[in-house]
Amino acid sequence: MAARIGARHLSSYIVHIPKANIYRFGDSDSARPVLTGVDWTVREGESWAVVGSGAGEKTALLETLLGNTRISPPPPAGPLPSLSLNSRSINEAVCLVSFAHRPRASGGAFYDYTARYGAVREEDRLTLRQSMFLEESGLIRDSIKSFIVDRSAIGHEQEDAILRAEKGRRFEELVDKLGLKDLLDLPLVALSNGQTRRARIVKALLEQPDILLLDEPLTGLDFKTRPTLFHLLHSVHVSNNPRIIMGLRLQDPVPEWISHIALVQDGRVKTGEKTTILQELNDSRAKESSRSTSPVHIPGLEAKAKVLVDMQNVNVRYHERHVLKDINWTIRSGDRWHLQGANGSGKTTLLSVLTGDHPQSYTQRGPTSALTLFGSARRAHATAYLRTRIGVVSPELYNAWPRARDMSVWEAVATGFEGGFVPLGPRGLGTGLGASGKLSAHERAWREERVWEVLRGLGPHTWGGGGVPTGGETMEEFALRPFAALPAGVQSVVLLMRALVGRPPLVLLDEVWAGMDDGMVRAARAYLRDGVGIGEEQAVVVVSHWDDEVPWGVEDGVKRFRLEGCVGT
Ligand SMILES: Nc1ncnc2c1ncn2[C@@H]1O[C@H](COP(=O)(O)OP(=O)(O)OP(=O)(O)O)[C@@H](O)[C@H]1O
Repeated sequence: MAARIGARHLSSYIVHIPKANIYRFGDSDSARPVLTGVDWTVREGESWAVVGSGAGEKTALLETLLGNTRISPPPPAGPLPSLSLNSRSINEAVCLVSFAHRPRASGGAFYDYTARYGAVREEDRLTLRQSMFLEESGLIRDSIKSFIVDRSAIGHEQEDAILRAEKGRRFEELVDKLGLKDLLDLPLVALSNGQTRRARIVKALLEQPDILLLDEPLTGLDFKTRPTLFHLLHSVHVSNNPRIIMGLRLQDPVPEWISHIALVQDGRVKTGEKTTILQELNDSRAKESSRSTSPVHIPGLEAKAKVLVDMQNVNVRYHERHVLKDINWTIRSGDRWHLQGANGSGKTTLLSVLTGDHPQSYTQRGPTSALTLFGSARRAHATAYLRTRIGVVSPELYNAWPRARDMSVWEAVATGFEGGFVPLGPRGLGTGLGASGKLSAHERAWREERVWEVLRGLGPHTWGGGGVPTGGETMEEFALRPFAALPAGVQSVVLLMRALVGRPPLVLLDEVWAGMDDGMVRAARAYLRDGVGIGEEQAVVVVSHWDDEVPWGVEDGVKRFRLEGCVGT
């Protein structure tokens, strides 16, 4: 009798992991668990967010619900007792969509992410509608079938008509709510980061899992879209269509409708009602802020500063889509800029114009328009030269990075001197792009020392342990680690080192913190602010939808450049 009551009780739990440790598969109970002493129960009617400081730890808890980790001791009815799979696999019933970085299926080889700026190639012609919401998609049809309770009562034709209508209705509703309607017939490659992320959310909802795990859904979303997204997620959650469990970073706003939080910090999970957990979090933040950094002085070089970039009436158009209209912007050495604008307003496009990756960077000339880079018209520079003058971190670069090759951390960092994507020359320090095509001994020695400098400034010993298994390795050992095998956050730090290593006059930091855990973010912010990572003569442009992600605040003298977006005019 007691066992029957126990079983009935369990089946009303959505998640049930009573007092267990969570390990990576293959690790024994004597190994260090990823998460210790997890005691987490989600009951019917509750709305949960998993909030975490370390991207790896938070994601590990979400991955546990997918069966991708080992729980010890295993929960009697699995971590999701009420889940009835019927003929579905766990991956159909539970779907995890992660937004820390936008994945691309490139098989690990480098792909040319600048392709979206030019004429769209035949293989990239697939539109958003075709690629994600294909009319004939069996996946969608099957998932909608699961809605209809008594299918035997209606004939097949009638059933198909109802399914089509229902599918169409839901599709229309979702694309409309998330502002994708006007983009459906654009080639997929043309979509901005935020647009692509919204499309991934719609696709996941259309697949009708029982539980949808959304990890960091706010990453890359502009602030206007956040309430719309939260509202949409709430409405699908309360109708169990599907249930949502959200992964959030510590700094993300927690939606009002969330009732409970699982706080993942330093290998432990604290669960409870939202108000209690947030109160504890605020108390610990208050302690932290008393130790917060004091304002830094951004060099007031205005008068004597060199003009690095000068844009006069810059325009970018794709047929009738007018993405950048009459942009005027001057970037001087010593400047710290925060580039702002809604999803699709043209931030990435603007940066691609000033890196010279955009073909329309050549066409900015005429009676009133001009693009001057480092003192000369854009067309006077080879793009390869511009890569040595501009250090870049961006989601596009992160995703396109060649991971199939056996490239070490050292080699990945050193590619930054010449802005390439494969190691060249002895020790990967480059070949020199001068007429001789050779590096002088002096230059080689400087480059070698610079790689060590950025490793010293931003290496694992600076992250405060932050959940990354570095095993106390030396800097030399870290430098030899294969880049592709590093956790996502560590790869982000290494690509930041790459952008800084050559001390380029201009540094572009687009979504620079994506995937990094708290310790890494703190270390990188300090390094950028303290005058070591970025020199007085260097200019920096930071792209972010969050003011507090910019290492420099208004009190430091950061300037803002806001794009309003003018597509379709
Ligand atoms: N090849 C193309 N054809 C048509 N439109 C395009 C093309 N490439 C980009 N666009 C459009 O240009 C606009 C600007 O895109 P961009 O990636 O610069 O935006 P963004 O401000 O960086 O957005 P996000 O904040 O989402 O990253 C978008 O609306 C996008 O759909």
